This record gives sequence, structure tokens and C-alpha cells, in this order.
Amino acid sequence: MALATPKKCKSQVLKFDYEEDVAIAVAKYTADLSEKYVKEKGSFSVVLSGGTLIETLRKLVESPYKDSVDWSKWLIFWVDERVVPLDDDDSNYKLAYDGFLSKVPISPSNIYAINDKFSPEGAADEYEARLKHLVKRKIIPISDATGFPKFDLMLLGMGPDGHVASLFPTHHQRYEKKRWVTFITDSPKPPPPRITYTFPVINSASEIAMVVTGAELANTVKIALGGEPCPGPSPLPCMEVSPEEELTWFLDKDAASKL
Ligand SMILES: O=C1O[C@H](COP(=O)(O)O)[C@@H](O)[C@H](O)[C@H]1O
Repeated sequence: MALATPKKCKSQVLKFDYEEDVAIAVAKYTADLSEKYVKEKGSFSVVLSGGTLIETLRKLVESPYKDSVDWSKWLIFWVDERVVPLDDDDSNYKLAYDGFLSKVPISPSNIYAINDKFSPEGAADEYEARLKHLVKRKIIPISDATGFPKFDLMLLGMGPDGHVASLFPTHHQRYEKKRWVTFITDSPKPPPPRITYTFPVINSASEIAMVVTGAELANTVKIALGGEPCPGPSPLPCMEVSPEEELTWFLDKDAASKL
């Protein structure tokens, strides 16, 4: 299926020697954006992914940020979630809770985990309905440009196949144009049942950080950023990420080794 050419956003690629340096830089970047958005609009909406991202966020829950960030203004969402109980080891909520959320004073009422009692389809519908309610209450704004909800920051990882969120290269969810949240029951990466934000919502975010570390992602980074031809007929999902303000890639030297 042909894809519309994604709009070109402002973007930068930041390369660091070690994963530790990426963790330090991501913490400062996130804390700086928190200060900016809290000053401008009184809150800071952050959309998390699962995977290695949460470990890379570890410096944000240390000094100086642990005490200087205004956590009371944070709203937390998930760009994708595995449809498993929230206390299951496969849950992105559990991963984020154990590694990040349990260490900072974000109000539980500002943490928007999925409802784990539903089927994948039901969980996607329920999460989308909850987002629509937040938009109605003006807690999350709508993008003037797209008509989709506009989150302040999305922190994304990617897989070696180029997937972001739970939008996989050969699965139709990546082409969804109307839904805010959709579901997948046959994710090629386990566990199979998941829900995920769609590209219209991802690309309506103000800022997106692609946080990518490790040599196993070097080929994919080269395809996404280095002009290497794509292996298939369509761009990889990671190449479709294009937020409204700025896209920032954070790479360690292993991930950047083929650029
Ligand atoms: O399954 C998932 O994979 C991606 C990438 O994870 P990583 O471990 O390669 O960083 C992640 O961004 C997504 O949230 C997660 O559900």
C-alpha cells in the first residue's frame, strides 16, 4: 500500500559515546521540556513506550531532576501497551512503574494506564474514549493542524524491524488514518495482543525523542537515517515518525556505527 509522503519536521540526530551518555542527555532533554511546557501551558503530557526506553530514563529519577522537575504537572500515557494484566512482567505499565513512576511523585490520577480487563479491541476503544474525554475537558489539546490530540512529548524506542509503538512494518495498523488508538492480536514480537496509538496521533505530538541504543539496531538506524534503501516496498514505521515541532534522535555509538 502506498503511503502519503510524511510531512518534513525539524529534526536533529544526537550521537553519544555510551548508553550512559544517552541516559544523561535524555534526562536533561526531558527535564528542560517539562520546564518549558509547564511554564507555557501549566502541564506536561508525556507518552511513554516500553522496551529499553524505561531503563534509559533512569537518570531522570536521580538528582538533580528528581527534586527539580515539577512532577505534579505531569500526565503519563502509553504509546502502546501489551494487553496483559498490569502486574504481568510483559506489561509496559509495570515496566514503567517499577523503573520510573514508583520513584517520582506523579499523582496516580495523572497516570493513564490501559484497562487490563478488556479484550485488545475493547482496551483500544476504552483508551481512545478516555483520551476523547480528556480532550473534551481540555486537559489534552487538539492539534489545529491535524484534528488529533496533541501530546507534548513522546519518548519512543524502535525494534530491529523498524517498528515503533506497536506499529509493525507488515501489519495494517501502521496505515490507520482515523482511529486514535487501535489494536493488534498477532504482534510479531511477543506478547501478541496489544493496543497502540496510530500514526496520526503520534505525528500530532509536539516533540518526539527516538531513543535508540545498541549495535543490533545499527542497520535499522542506517536505513532510517543513512539513506540505505529500505528492504521492503514501504518505508519502515520508524521512518514515518514526524511530530509537529521537533524530532530528536538519541543514539549511542553502537547504534550510530553504520551511519
Ligand atoms: O514491544 C515493544 O517494542 C518497542 C521497542 O522496544 P526495545 O526493547 O527494542 O526498545 C517499544 O518501543 C514498545 O513500546 C514495546 O511495546
